[in-house]
Amino acid sequence: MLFHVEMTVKLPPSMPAEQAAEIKATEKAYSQELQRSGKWRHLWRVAGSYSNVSIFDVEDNTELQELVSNLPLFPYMEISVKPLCRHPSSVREDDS
Ligand SMILES: O=C(O)CC1=CCC(=O)O1
Repeated sequence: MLFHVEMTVKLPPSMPAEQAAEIKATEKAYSQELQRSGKWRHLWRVAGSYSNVSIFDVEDNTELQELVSNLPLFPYMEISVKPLCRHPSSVREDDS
């Protein structure tokens, strides 16, 4: 199942810079592992913001919840999820 996920990062201004850098580095490693596995298909920065738009390809809602809630930045993000299905006019056979 494909999901459109928008994440907006809201780190508390009081968080020490070293702690923020450590969480971001752990987040990067975790997200890159998921991207390589094919579960996190796309990761785009929303220009001009500290938000991303992502496409996840997972088994079901439960797997999405598990992956997203394990993100190191999860406690510091607002997240919205939209389920996707194939558009009948799409010319991309593999939905890439
Ligand atoms: O910077 C972000 O948008 C949050 C994030 C998701 C994956 C990652 O590496 O950073």
